[in-house]
Amino acid sequence: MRIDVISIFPEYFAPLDVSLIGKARERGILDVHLHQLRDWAHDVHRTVDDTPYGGGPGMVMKPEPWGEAIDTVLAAGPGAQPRIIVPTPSGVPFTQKLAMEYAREPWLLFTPARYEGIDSRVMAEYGSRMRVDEVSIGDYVLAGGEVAVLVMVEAVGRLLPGVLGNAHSAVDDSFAPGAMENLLEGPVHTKPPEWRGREVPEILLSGHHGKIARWRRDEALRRTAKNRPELLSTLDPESLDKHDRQV
Ligand SMILES: Nc1ncccc1[N+](=O)[O-]
Repeated sequence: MRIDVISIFPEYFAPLDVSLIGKARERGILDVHLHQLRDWAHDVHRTVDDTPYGGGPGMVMKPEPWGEAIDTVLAAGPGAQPRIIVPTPSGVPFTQKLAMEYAREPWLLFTPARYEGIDSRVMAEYGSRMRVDEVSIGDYVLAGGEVAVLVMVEAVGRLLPGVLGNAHSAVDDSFAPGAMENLLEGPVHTKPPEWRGREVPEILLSGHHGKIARWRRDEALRRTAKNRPELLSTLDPESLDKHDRQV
């Protein structure tokens, strides 16, 4: 997968050199290209923003630098069209389902904005010839979209084949489709079996996989009921056996 990011703070993406994503890049699973938007702002101050038409607070990012930057990336890209992803609090919610959809794409172009956002004509222009998604990582306001890009690249990158050491850990994720869909993961334990007087639940040491799976699902249901009760209502009643209903 190729990922391009255009930003006035490309240094924000240093974390993409480390850990899981860094290794995926070294192994050629992920090909990340960073671009400094100001390289396409030709005035002496390399201006990328201006006051909003119609008045109002803050500044809006100018269309010209974005248009030239995106055109350059499109021309240098692997051909075909990228999926453009615009991080914004006004976007659709970023979910595990959307991460999985993006993980199947050959090329993603992220356009994180600062200030009040990008002149809306830019995405209207590209939206007429390729997929442009406005996506939000949460109902709060960040100073810019760069952090949201880091979140999305990590959520998508870890799903790419070969990135996660143990392929199963993505399948068992909270929100992963299947048995865990819309359920939060329950508690986890490792050695030692007793720590400060607290013992690991006996069932986990029993080696009885059926009972362990049952216990884990019960704990997932309990945690979901406690932290995200609204998700329980999304569970398909058919998927809840009579034991579940007692939890
Ligand atoms: N929440 C956000 N705030 C600012 C920019 C982008 C954002 N987001 O969720 O993608």
